[in-house]
Amino acid sequence: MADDFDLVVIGSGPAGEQGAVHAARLGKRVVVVEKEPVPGGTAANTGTLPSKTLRETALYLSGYRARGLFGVETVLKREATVSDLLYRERRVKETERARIDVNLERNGVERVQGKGSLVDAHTVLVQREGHPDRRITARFILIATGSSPYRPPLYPFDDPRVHDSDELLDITALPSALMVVGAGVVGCEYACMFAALGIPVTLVDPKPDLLSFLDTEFSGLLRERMTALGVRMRLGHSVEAIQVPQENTEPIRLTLAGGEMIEVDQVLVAAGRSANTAGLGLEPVGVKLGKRGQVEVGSTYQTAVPHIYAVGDVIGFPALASTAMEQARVAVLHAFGQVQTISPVLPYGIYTIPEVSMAGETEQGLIAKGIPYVAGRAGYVINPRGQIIGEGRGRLKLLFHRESLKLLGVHVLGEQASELVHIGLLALVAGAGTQLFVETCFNYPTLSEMYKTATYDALQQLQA
Ligand SMILES: Cc1cc2nc3c(=O)[nH]c(=O)nc-3n(C[C@H](O)[C@H](O)[C@H](O)COP(=O)(O)OP(=O)(O)OC[C@H]3O[C@@H](n4cnc5c(N)ncnc54)[C@H](O)[C@@H]3O)c2cc1C
Ligand SMILES: NC(=O)c1ccc[n+]([C@@H]2O[C@H](COP(=O)([O-])OP(=O)(O)OC[C@H]3O[C@@H](n4cnc5c(N)ncnc54)[C@H](O)[C@@H]3O)[C@@H](O)[C@H]2O)c1
Repeated sequence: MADDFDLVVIGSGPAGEQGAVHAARLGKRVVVVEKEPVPGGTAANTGTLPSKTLRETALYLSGYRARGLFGVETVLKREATVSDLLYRERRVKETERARIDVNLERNGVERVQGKGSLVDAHTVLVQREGHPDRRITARFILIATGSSPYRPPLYPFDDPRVHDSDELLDITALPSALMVVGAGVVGCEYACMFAALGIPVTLVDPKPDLLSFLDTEFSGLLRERMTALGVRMRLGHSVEAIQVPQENTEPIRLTLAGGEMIEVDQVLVAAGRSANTAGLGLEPVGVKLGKRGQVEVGSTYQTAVPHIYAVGDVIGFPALASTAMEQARVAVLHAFGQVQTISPVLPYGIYTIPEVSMAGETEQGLIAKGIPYVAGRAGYVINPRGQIIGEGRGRLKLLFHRESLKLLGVHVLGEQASELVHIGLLALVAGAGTQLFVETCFNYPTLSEMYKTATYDALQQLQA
């Protein structure tokens, strides 16, 4: 005998939670199947929130924000320990799990613990050790099973000193020297955190450019700032060999192509992620999978089987918690008859030290498309709030269409970049331009005022 629902959601990360709650708010009968005993997925438990909390802890323990500000030198308050580093991470994680529990319960979403898989196009089998199997049927199925760290075969992950980004949260001692393999977003964020704590960090990636999706000017600025923080960049280099001695007092030796040998005592491998689709039974029911097991979907997140939707990391790019939640909203509303599309402009917030954030076009993108533009810049150094907080090297850049003066792109590097970008994001979504920034009265002194400064800079260049 099977239970019958309007929607069964597999996975309780940001995509699953939002999908379930949006359907429940439409009065639908919804169940979430989650294999772990706690909800929240990568965002709450191993990725987004833990890493952002560790960043905040690293900034606090290292006195980073106060360095040089008050005429006294603030360095690491004391030798930071792993428990110092992880204390708040644990608190934030617990609070977030409790918030998700309440959200699902308040909206009447049923929850079942166990590993879900499809036995036919309308039936999910839930299996949990020591419990009888359960079959759940539903009109619609939402696949929100997320992703897991990709583990390149070169690295011996069974050694306790070689970590992926999940295992990093269980370290028992801080590294005295760390090698970060992979200079994607995860690698860059963790490299900055450990460097801020005064730990020597080497960052290696076969790609020569740092975060090449960023505006080239901002990618360059970030590279400079990370280098100044103490991250040794080995971009355009691959690791050819790794030697991990049995005795953990002996250093781990990594040999780069070209012969350079680097000794460290811990290694973090952040080489991308693979979709969690193995064993889900998707292909037998007609759902199509692409590279690294990602589910193929259309613009409304329907798979090749129209009543089965997939959202979040399981469908691949851009693989962010922010976009996962939006995709889930669009998919569920579409399933229950409401036409919705995802915003055409999606922001990026990268929590390196300093933060970098962007929305819309990059300069190199506009040049490639042949779109005429003018760039306006504002430095934190000439902004009163920037001076007060001591962020001397941050920058905001606005890209406007040269004729219509509409905003085309916004780029920020510095304190609060991932918050500041939203002013530009809203302007982009609204189709606004220079006039909006000129005619808006901003609080004073604020970093947001840089929008006015950058706009005047762009207008002055046009006059010139
Ligand atoms: C270190 C790190 C930092 C990050 N920082 C950011 C950031 O700052 N901002 C941002 O927007 N994004 C960030 N991300 C990305 C973000 O965490 C993911 O994009 C987001 O968690 C994806 O949500 P999801 O719901 O698709 O998947 P997940 O959060 O991975 O959740 C999937 C859930 O499905 C469950 N599941 C899997 N298979 C089954 C099954 N067969 N049956 C039942 N349950 C199953 C899993 O247990 C899990 O709970 C970060 C990621 C990492 C790794
Ligand atoms: N602030 C944020 O929005 C945020 C933060 C962290 C993670 N995330 C998301 O999490 C996902 C995973 O991040 P990620 O950084 O692991 O993946 P990624 O795909 O962004 O970067 C992986 C990097 O590893 C390199 N690489 C691959 N194989 C390698 C190897 N064998 N040796 C050395 N380098 C290798 C690649 O060249 C690439 O630069 C991304 O989709 C990202 O968007 C987002």
